[in-house]
Amino acid sequence: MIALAVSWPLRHPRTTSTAAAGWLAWRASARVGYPGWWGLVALALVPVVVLAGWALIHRSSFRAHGWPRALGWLRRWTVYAPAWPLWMRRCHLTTRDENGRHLVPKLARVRCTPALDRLLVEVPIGATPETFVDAADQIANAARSEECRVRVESPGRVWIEIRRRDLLAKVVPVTPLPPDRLAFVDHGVQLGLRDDGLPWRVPVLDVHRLVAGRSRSGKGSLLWGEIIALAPAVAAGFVELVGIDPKGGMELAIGRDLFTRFVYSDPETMVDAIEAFADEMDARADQLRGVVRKFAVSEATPLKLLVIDELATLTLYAGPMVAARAERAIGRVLTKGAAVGFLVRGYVQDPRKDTVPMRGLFTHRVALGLDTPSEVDMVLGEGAHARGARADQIPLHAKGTAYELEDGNPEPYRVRAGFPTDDDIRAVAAAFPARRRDSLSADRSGAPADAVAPPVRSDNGRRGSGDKTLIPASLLAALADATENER
Ligand SMILES: Nc1ncnc2c1ncn2[C@@H]1O[C@H](COP(=O)(O)OP(=O)(O)OP(=O)(O)O)[C@@H](O)[C@H]1O
Repeated sequence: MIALAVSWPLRHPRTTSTAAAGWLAWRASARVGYPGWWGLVALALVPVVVLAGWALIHRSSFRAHGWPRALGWLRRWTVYAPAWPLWMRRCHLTTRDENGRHLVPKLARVRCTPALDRLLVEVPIGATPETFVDAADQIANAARSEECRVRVESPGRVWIEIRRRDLLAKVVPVTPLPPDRLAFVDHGVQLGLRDDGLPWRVPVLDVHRLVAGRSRSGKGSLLWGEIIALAPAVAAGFVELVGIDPKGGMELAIGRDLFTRFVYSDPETMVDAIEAFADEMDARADQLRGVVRKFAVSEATPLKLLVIDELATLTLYAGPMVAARAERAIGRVLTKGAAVGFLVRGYVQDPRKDTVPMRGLFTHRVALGLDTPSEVDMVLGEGAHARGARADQIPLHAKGTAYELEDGNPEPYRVRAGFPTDDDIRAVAAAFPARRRDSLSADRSGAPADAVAPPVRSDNGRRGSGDKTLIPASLLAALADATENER
């Protein structure tokens, strides 16, 4: 008992000091003649005044740090603390000590983002983080929330994320063009929004990306989101795009000027282009071997992206000969390409093994709306659905909504891609055409791409410099900021 009386205040310094300050305020105000509770009211107003002052003086830091903590504190004591023991018992998350008493996991911290309540919980001895992962749906139900996910923070501690508001319910606007055309090298590109309100960024270098989603799930917004973000680098010759569009050019033709090579005719020609891409990769490997240890993007050695819309058309439906050649050539790039700057972006409706035999070689995978939990696991890896990637539950109308796994983080994020309109794509393609256009890139009539490319207006006469007058204002925000800074 004595040990508990000594150790409890030490283990709960904030509660102890708040109680001590309250007692002192009550005593002090009683001594000067006021009823004691005036002191308590004054004490309670201190944090309110401090927070209001902070919000007035520095709004951005208050929103980033003050508000999440203040709201977290309030919700902790009004919502979570009173219900916590009951929730833990009903969700079978308590353990028992040697005397058979229930040990309730400790709720260590509550933080609120605009959309989520994040609860840091200490996993009691005898339980495992997986017990909490498995109970995510039960916790969501207890909190009357649509979704709950559990992330392991460190051994013995988990974050329980309970969705309070769905920030992805509305269409997310397309991300403006990056102010620095080489920003993708270090920071990847922003494709949209994560459900915790943070920007959704994906890596560009070093990853081969597979995006799977049922028909009309919004694969196009992921495809174009990355290409639009890379467009200034494409025009400057730092990135080259090879587009393969087995759907007769329906998806990619609208931005064909951005592609160094664009093929959409028969399957053999498309596989020829993929094999040529793999051969070029081998040539670059020969060129760089012994010269550099790590590939760096430059005009002499641009990053090359092979963008294949509807991969299954080549690997499944084009006949065994074409499928075998496509599989071999794509497999070559997937195994060797990242080291020399040759990367693949594959888009599929059906993620089964016979559709995408080389699925496991893609290093970054995104699951848009899919039909079954097993399809989610096929895309994101075994157990992803159980850990919260409920891509099979994405409603048909929530186009562009997806789950992705970050590198090194086994828990998925729900994200929504920004939505570029056809006009956005046309404008970016006209303003940032590829610096190098392959004369082999032919349309159905056999005319070289250069012959059919529309004339490009340019602000300083140089092709590919980026004519801002052609680009919608929504896409220009970041560029305008950068220009201001440069002045
Ligand atoms: N991020 C988004 N936000 C809102 N609406 C979107 C988004 N992406 C696409 N859409 C809408 O969803 C529809 C289908 O999009 P899209 O063509 O990209 O799907 P898809 O998965 O490529 O389909 P398919 O496999 O049939 O080609 C489009 O009409 C578009 O207007």
